[in-house]
Amino acid sequence: MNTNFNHIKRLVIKVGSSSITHETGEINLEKIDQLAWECANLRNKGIEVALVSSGAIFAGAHRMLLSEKPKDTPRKQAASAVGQVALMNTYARSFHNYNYQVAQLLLTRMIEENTTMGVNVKNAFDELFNLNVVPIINENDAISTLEIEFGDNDKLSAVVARIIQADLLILLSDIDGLYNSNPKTNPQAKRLSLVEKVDEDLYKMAGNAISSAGTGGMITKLDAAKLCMERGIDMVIADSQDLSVIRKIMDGEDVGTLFVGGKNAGLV
Ligand SMILES: Nc1ncnc2c1ncn2[C@@H]1O[C@H](COP(=O)(O)OP(=O)(O)O)[C@@H](O)[C@H]1O
Ligand SMILES: N[C@@H](CCC(=O)OP(=O)(O)O)C(=O)O
Repeated sequence: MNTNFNHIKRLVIKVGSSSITHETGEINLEKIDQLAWECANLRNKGIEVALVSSGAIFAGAHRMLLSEKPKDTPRKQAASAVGQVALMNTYARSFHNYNYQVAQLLLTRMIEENTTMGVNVKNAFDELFNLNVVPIINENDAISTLEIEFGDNDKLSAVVARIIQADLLILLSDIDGLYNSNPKTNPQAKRLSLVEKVDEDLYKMAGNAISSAGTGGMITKLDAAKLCMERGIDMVIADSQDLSVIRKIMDGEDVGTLFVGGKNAGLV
C-alpha cells in the first residue's frame, strides 16, 4: 500500500466501546491515557484532532451495578447519561496530563439534516480547534434513541468528519480491519487492506458485533465509509489494541483497512 497522509490537517478518530472498557465494564484507564497521548502528540504536530468516543452505556451500566449491558432503550439512555460523566472525567484528567483541555459535544445525525444545526456545530468545532481544545463527541443518547438502538457512533463520526471537512477518519475497533468474513467466527477469514468501492458484495462480508460491549459491527462501519468516500474523505478501520497504530496509519503503513476517498485515490 502506497498511501500518503502528509496532507492531513484535520482528523477524526472514533473509538469503540470494547476498546476503552474492560470486560468487567470498568473504564480502561491505560487505553484512555494512551489515546490522550496520541491525540495530544498529533495536536502538537499541528493536526486538528476530534475524538468520537463510545463506551458511555457500557461504563454506566457497570456504575449502576447492572449485571449486563441494558437491552431496553430507556435503560440504555440512563446508563449512557451516567457513564458519559465518568468517561469525560477520565478523558479530561488524561488530556490534562498532556496540557490539553477537552470539550464535550453530544450530537445526533440531525446535524447533517438540519442546516442551522450543521452551521452552528461547524462554528463550534472551528472555534474549539482555534482555541487548541480537543473536542470529544458522543451520540446524545437521551434524545437520539434510533441511534442507540442500532449503535451508531460509526456513522456519527463520518457525519462529523463531513461537517468539519476532515481529511481522514480512523475507526479504532477490537479488530484490525474488514475481513472477507467475520474472523471471530471464521479463522480462515482474510483482511482486506484496501477498499475503493463499498458495494453489495462488501456488505455480504460484513457482520454484526460479537463482543458484549460493541454494537454496530462491520455494517455500520461500511455505512460510515460510504459517507466519507462520497465527500472525498479517506477512512481507515484499525485495531485499538496498540494505539501506536495511529502513528503507523499516518506513516502510510499497511495496517487495517483503508477506504480510499480522498487524496490517496489513484495513488494506491
Ligand atoms: N467481515 C468482518 N470483518 C471484521 N469484523 C467483523 C466482520 N463481520 C463482523 N465483524 C465483527 O465486528 C466487530 C467490530 O464491531 P463492534 O464490536 O461494533 O466494534 P466497536 O465497538 O469497535 O464499534 C468485530 O469484533 C467482529 O466480531
Ligand atoms: N453512545 C453509545 C455508543 C454506541 C456505539 O456506537 O457503540 P460502538 O459500537 O461500541 O461504537 C455509548 O456511548 O455507549
